[in-house]
This record gives sequence, structure tokens and C-alpha cells, in this order.
Amino acid sequence: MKTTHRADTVPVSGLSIYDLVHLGIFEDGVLAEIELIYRNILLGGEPGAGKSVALNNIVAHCALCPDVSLWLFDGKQVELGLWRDIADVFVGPDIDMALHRLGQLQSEMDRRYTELKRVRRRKIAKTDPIDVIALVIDELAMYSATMGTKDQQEAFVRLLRDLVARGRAAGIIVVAATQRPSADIIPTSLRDLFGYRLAFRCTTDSSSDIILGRGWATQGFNAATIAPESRGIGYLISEGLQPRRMKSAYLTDAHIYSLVEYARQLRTKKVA
Ligand SMILES: Nc1ncnc2c1ncn2[C@@H]1O[C@H](COP(=O)(O)OP(=O)(O)OP(=O)(O)O)[C@@H](O)[C@H]1O
Repeated sequence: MKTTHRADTVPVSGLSIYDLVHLGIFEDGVLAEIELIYRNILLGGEPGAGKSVALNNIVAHCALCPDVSLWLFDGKQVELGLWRDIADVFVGPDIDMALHRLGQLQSEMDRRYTELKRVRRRKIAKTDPIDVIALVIDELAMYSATMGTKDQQEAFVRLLRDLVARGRAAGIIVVAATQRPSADIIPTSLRDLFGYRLAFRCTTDSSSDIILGRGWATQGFNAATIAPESRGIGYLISEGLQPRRMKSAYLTDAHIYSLVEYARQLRTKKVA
């Protein structure tokens, strides 16, 4: 069937979080796509290496999914701000609000598990009438090491760890980025809970390993060898596999503005 649209409208259909999320392209030309449902992703790299650009691809996908509730935490208040209008929850550099929202998410996760248990299921499915919640955090260290008191920072890490560890089957996905890939910000026990890790240029072999996993740098998968001018190039590792070198797709601000508009239509339709 042939459909036509007026020049000032866009077709409203949208993606699903159960679809593959396009990140960019691997060095062998294969599309770099990830299956984010039931998974989490950690992005790390030095300032200016390309984390926010990669993050925008993920947020764009989630924004275009009527089955996603978008929770954005932007500690630097510059990177995710363009998406603010269509976010279901937006938290800026405010540790009290961040803790409040993570607490809400933890309660929602527990509520979903209680319901799953009641109906004897292990995880939510595409046919369930509940949104997947995508929690996107840029910059992690702002909440876990910079703002607030030590107690608040520890509470933040505790809540985050619980959401990353238990959220997936309940339809809570964590996407976290940091420009401080150090052991205090990303302890191994937290890092290993992320099924996907994406390391952009790092300053040292050990910070590359902090994102990808111990030992990869000596095996030749070392984000410290990425040239400083190679912005957007990184190593993506998926649970149990070898890291693969990729370049992320680039969305200009103009792209993002039009995606926000499109997402607004999809999301208005969702509420209607
Ligand atoms: N995939 C890409 N293609 C083209 N240019 C890119 C790509 N990724 C990054 N860049 C360029 O590098 C700049 C910095 O990237 P980005 O803002 O993503 O870095 P970052 O790692 O988030 O930095 P920070 O930690 O300071 O926020 C971008 O503004 C863009 O000019």
C-alpha cells in the first residue's frame, strides 16, 4: 500500500527497545549494533574521546521507542540537555534528586519483580504493557565522586550497583558514561555487571582495562593506543567475546533537534 505524508509531517511509528540499537561501524565494515534489552552498557574514555557522541546514538534510539521511559542524568548538564524536553525524568547536577530518583527506580524494580514472581515469569517481554526504563548517566563520577557528601556518593553507587545487577530482567537498562576510568570510579565488581563496555581513547593501558576488562590491553585491545585525533573510535566488548574496534555514528545538533521533534510526536501519541 502506498502512503503519502504531508511535507510538514513525519510518519509516526517508531522503534522498539527490543530492536538492535545502531552505534556505528566496526573496522571490518560490519554495522556495530547492540541488543540493549536485558543488558547494560558502560562507556569510558578521556575527555573529548567520543563518549557523548556514542551516548547520543543510544539516547536517540531510546527516544524513538514508544516502549521506553527515558531517564536522563546529566551531571555536566551539557551533553544530554538537547533531549531534556522529551525525557520522562531529567536530573541535572543535583545529588539529592539523583538519590531520590534512583530510590524510585529501585522500588519500581522491586515492584516489577514481585509481579513477575506472582505470574511465575523470569523477565518482562515485548508483549507486556509496561515501559522499559532506560537510565542514562553522563557523567557517572559527578554523582559517585564529585558532588555531595561521601555518604551520598556511597548511597548513589549502592543504588546504581543494585539497578545494574538486578534491573535487566525487570526492564531497567543502565547506560553509564565516565571520563574517569579509574578503579575508584569503576570497581571491577561494578564493571563486570555491564554486558557491553565501550572504551574510547584512554590515557593509560590500565584505564583501558578498567573499562574493557583485565588483560585485554596486553592482548592488543588497548584504547590507550587510539590516536588522540581519532575521536569516536573505540573498542566495544560484548560479554564473553573479544573487543572489536569501531567508530561511532555522529549525530549533529541539527540531527538531534529533528530527532527530538520526531520523538515528541511519538511520545505525545503514546500519552494520548
Ligand atoms: N564518531 C564521531 N565522528 C565524528 N566526530 C566525532 C565522533 N565522536 C566524537 N567526535 C568529535 O569529538 C568531539 C568530542 O566528542 P564527545 O563530546 O563525544 O567527547 P566526550 O568523550 O563525551 O568528552 P567529555 O568527556 O569531555 O564530555 C565531538 O564534538 C566531535 O567533534
